[in-house]
Amino acid sequence: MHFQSTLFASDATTPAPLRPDRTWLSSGTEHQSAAWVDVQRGWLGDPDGVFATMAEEVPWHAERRQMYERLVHVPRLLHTYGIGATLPHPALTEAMSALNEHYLPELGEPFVTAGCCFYRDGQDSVAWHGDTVGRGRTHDTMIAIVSLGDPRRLALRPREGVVPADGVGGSLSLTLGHGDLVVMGGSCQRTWEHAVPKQAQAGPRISVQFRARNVF
Ligand SMILES: O=C(O)CCC(=O)C(=O)O
Ligand SMILES: [Fe+2]
Repeated sequence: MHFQSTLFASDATTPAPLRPDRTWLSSGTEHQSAAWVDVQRGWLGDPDGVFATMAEEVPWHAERRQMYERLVHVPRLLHTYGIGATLPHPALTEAMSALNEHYLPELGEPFVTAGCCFYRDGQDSVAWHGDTVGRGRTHDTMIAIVSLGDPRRLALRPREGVVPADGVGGSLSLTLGHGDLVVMGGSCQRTWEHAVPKQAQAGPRISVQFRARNVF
């Protein structure tokens, strides 16, 4: 018994075998490829260790963005690990390799960057958007997100004129918990939008988004 609990200790940095469940958001048409999300709950290895290390060691910074005449605070802290950068915890390095092994045949290229967001409380959020800077604006891609800390809602809705798949009632809401994986794929960034809405009560959450080259 003892050796088993050591073997499967929760601080093991290896993620669970990747067997995500796919939900089709919209089916492909002649003019537009399909969009989907893959979800696997409790996937990341050592989520407690990753959260603690990232909260302490990532060089988080606040950003301000020009919105018309005003400079507004981006309501979350950010840091991006670019191509070739060492990730702050071995469980993230293992996660990226596992994602690459699993998705490479479908994506056709590896995930190479890790964008990180720190939502300090329920007031931190991200507004409706698609990750459409770079190639995501014109090409199918995938964005793999690992969530840590307090659960938050990832909301998804089709852009105007996009018909959702049967059974997807116009929009979708996924509550992302500690160690959960979600992958947005196909035309999702161009044909759907996503958001992490503000909520009355929430503790800290960190999200790590793995992206391919020239996708932001
Ligand atoms: O926090 C998340 O899970 C999503 C973040 C996001 O959509 C982005 O940074 O582009
Ligand atoms: Fe995004």
